[in-house]
Amino acid sequence: MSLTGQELVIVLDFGGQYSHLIARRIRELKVFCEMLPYNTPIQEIREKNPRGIVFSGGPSSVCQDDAPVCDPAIYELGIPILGICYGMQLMARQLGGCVSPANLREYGKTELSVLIRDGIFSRLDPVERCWMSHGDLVELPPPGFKIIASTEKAPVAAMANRSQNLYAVQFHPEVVHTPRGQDILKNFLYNICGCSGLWTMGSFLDQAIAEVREQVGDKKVLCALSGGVDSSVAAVLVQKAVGDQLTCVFVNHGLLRKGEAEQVQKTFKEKFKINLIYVDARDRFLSKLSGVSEPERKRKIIGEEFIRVFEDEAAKLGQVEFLVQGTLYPDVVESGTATAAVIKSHHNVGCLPEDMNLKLVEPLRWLFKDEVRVLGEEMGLPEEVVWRQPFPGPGMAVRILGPVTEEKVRITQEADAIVEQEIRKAGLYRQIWQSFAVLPDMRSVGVMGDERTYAHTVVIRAVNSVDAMTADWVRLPYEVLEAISSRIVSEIKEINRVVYDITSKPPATIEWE
Ligand SMILES: Nc1ncnc2c1ncn2[C@@H]1O[C@H](COP(=O)(O)OP(=O)(O)OP(=O)(O)O)[C@@H](O)[C@H]1O
Ligand SMILES: O=c1[nH]c(=O)c2[nH+]cn([C@@H]3O[C@H](COP(=O)(O)O)[C@@H](O)[C@H]3O)c2[nH]1
Ligand SMILES: NC(=O)CC[C@H](N)C(=O)O
Ligand SMILES: [Mg+2]
Repeated sequence: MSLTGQELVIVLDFGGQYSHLIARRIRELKVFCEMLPYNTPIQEIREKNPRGIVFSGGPSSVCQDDAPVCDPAIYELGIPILGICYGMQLMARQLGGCVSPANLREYGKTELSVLIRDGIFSRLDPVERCWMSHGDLVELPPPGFKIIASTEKAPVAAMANRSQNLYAVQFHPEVVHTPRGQDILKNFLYNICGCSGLWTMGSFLDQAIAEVREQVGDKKVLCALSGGVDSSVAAVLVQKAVGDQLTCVFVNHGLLRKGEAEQVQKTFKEKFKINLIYVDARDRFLSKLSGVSEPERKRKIIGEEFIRVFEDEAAKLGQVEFLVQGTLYPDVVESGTATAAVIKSHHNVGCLPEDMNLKLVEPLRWLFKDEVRVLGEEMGLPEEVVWRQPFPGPGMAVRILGPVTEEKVRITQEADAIVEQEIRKAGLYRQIWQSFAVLPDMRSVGVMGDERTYAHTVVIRAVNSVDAMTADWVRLPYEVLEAISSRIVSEIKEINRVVYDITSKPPATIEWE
């Protein structure tokens, strides 16, 4: 069973950059949406009984032999379909139209002439702006289709077969650069698919609670609780579902932030009265990580060790079958899916040992962080939890380049604490997505008290993001940077240089490993 609610729309993912955006835009329109790989069997799609299907864009060309294709039986289901970019080209090709590589690639903002202003283009102006990113073109729509919009370089910029409810657009309605994009998606959902837009975080919550109850039955459940936003929201949700069948486990792997071990216990044990087990596993993790530099190796070691710790705790409690994790959609997609490349294996998804014997309960798996925050607020979690900056499960291990040592952890924790204090002091903590210190594996020469130093460099990173999939570096005020820099070099003797990371994601990622 999945978190479908009554009205579900499915995005079939052909590996596009913006596939995830389509899903969130649909949820913003209050229709629940799930993303599935393009090769999902038709039977599985039918069983989910979706109101509509959207084909995403994708990097491939339908003109290649090995291009990803879905089962053409999908057009026979009688379910409305909207194809976007690659999705349009595929629909054209599978239904007998003609697609070929364009002479001129079209990239960026383009003027769109809307030829038929109803259906998905209902209430649009005759000329709109849209955002294009393609090399192939539909030259001839399939039989039964009409051209409903064109641009200078793409005469078939949108097409429709109204009697079969098949629609397709060459441009990307899901990106903000297509100003009326959301209206187009809304027309598709409400007018063509007949959705009523009743889905809210409240209905998600009811549904999620019911599904956790069904999955777990009367068995005992452990929750991997880090004190972060996602696992806190997951823990409270599961507690609502199965009450005291739930025990939370907070692991100190020696890679937490300064003072975090004490603070999380205080908040959750004393304030929220959560049934929490604290596991001091510092030696266990640090000895396994000893001498390891390769980022993916570090992640795999940490991911496996987390599970071993949870299994040990489960064995002590007896009869525990399930493990709750605060896994979100970006963790899933970055760890690699049938269509998306592995960017980095998140410890909670791509680093799980094959022989683990706990079954996963992940009620937030389809959501993005901002949606989880809304859910947290809906359940009445306090601001200090809901608006906490994210902190990666592998902790300082992915912010210390090269082998992790106790000394390097301490230096990073000290520097990180100064960053956090100064950001808070400047009143910037809540508006920044993440701000922290990184310890690259390098030293440089300095002069302090008339003496030569040869010491560590610390990197400051501060980024803004909506959903962790893309991010921009924060233009921190110089005074804040100055305060951070001078405090770090004067308070931490092992550091003599501070630099600021001014790279967005992409091309970088938020964390350094
Ligand atoms: N120290 C820890 N102890 C127990 N579980 C952990 C710990 N760190 C991470 N986890 C588990 O791994 C999951 C993924 O970590 P992640 O950092 O993405 O989420 P989070 O810590 O809950 O929230 P946030 O993204 O705000 O930090 C968590 O939801 C939690 O289930
Ligand atoms: O729980 C986690 N386990 C992980 O293995 C992991 N790796 C990255 N992150 C966090 O995810 C977001 C995106 O990170 P990147 O831009 O570095 O890929 C950022 O918010 C990162 O802090 C992780 N969280
Ligand atoms: N953004 C896309 O979906 C691109 C589709 C296809 N790869 C093209 O270049 O035309
Ligand atoms: Mg975390």
